Amino acid sequence: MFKSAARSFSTSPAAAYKVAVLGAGGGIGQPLSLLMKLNHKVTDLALYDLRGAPGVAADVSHVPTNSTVKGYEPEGLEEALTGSDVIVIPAGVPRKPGMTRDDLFNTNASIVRDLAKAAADYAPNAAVCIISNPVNSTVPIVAEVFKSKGVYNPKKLFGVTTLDVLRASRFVSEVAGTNPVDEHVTVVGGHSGITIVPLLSQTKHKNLSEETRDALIHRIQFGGDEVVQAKNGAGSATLSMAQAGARFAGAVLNGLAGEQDVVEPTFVDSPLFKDEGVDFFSSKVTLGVEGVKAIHSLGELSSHEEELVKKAKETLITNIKKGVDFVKQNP
Ligand SMILES: NC(=O)C1=CN([C@@H]2O[C@H](COP(=O)(O)OP(=O)(O)OC[C@H]3O[C@@H](n4cnc5c(N)ncnc54)[C@H](O)[C@@H]3O)[C@@H](O)[C@H]2O)C=CC1
Ligand SMILES: O=C([O-])CC(=O)C(=O)O
Repeated sequence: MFKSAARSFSTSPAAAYKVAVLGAGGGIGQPLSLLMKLNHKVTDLALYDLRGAPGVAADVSHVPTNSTVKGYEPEGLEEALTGSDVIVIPAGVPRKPGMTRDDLFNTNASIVRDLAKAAADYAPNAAVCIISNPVNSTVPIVAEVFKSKGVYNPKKLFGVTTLDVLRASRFVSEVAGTNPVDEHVTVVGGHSGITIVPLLSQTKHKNLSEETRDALIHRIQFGGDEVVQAKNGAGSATLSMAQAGARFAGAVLNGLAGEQDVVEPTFVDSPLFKDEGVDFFSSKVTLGVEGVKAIHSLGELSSHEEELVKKAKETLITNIKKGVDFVKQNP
């Protein structure tokens, strides 16, 4: 009620937002739902999962911020999505030790495809933030589904790569003995292994020894494996990912609300390397009232980073094609 009233009297961006979390009962979904409850821009929080979301919603709803919270099981997906401004999707299986993110494709591709179909039907204008792995392939899956339903808006589809950005500031600070809060590292490419390219030459740490630099880049690229190994079969990063997801969804909301200079790296339908066959790429993006407002170029790279980006592009082409082909073959 409040939301529609607020919108009908104003042409400026809405002050009230509905956010839906799909996969809200999971390891990421639960803390992410809590963090979205703490975001004051969110007035309506819809928590959906195959199981468990009503319990999470009841729990989170006691946090005293000014939003309604409702949990939904499968029969409630339409209601959960309808009217959503932002949809965050952490639904799907996580890795176990010895697996790559690509090993999750067979299970997660159909989960993401089906949720994308529902989003295209019930909330075609929402900004969709994909956490489910492999992000390099699941984002193209969502794009293909939206295209097939005639509602694709490349400005409103995002692969969440923010955890790589969080890790980069943390790991750099550990090497440099600085406060991670002061470390801002742009991470470009994609979200798996060598497709993750931190641009250390654009930080104040451009003079690291080659050995230190390479070890740091490797740790940022394979930081997810550290957590998978430590959890020893019980999943992958959930708490740091929830923080990353909440930061990214919060940035999308800030953009929708018309705030200026909201910039986050994210994996989007990007013009940067389309002429080389790379249709999606992560780089800094300015977020605005329409979603993507501007996609930044990579800026000046060291010759080593040029090489890393070249390798990332080769893998990305394969990962993206896999997602596109999946939807074509399994519509
Ligand atoms: N983008 C990134 O940086 C990161 C991505 N991830 C990915 O996020 C995904 C989720 O990870 P976790 O939360 O740890 O897994 P989890 O297994 O703890 O939770 C996943 C949840 O998704 C739900 N789910 C499965 N199919 C569903 C469907 N069709 N509709 C709605 N809900 C559904 C499950 O019931 C479960 O509650 C994994 O694919 C993981 O690889 C994890 C960490 C970082
Ligand atoms: O490593 C994984 O499988 C989960 C993930 O994407 C990450 O932690 O970056």
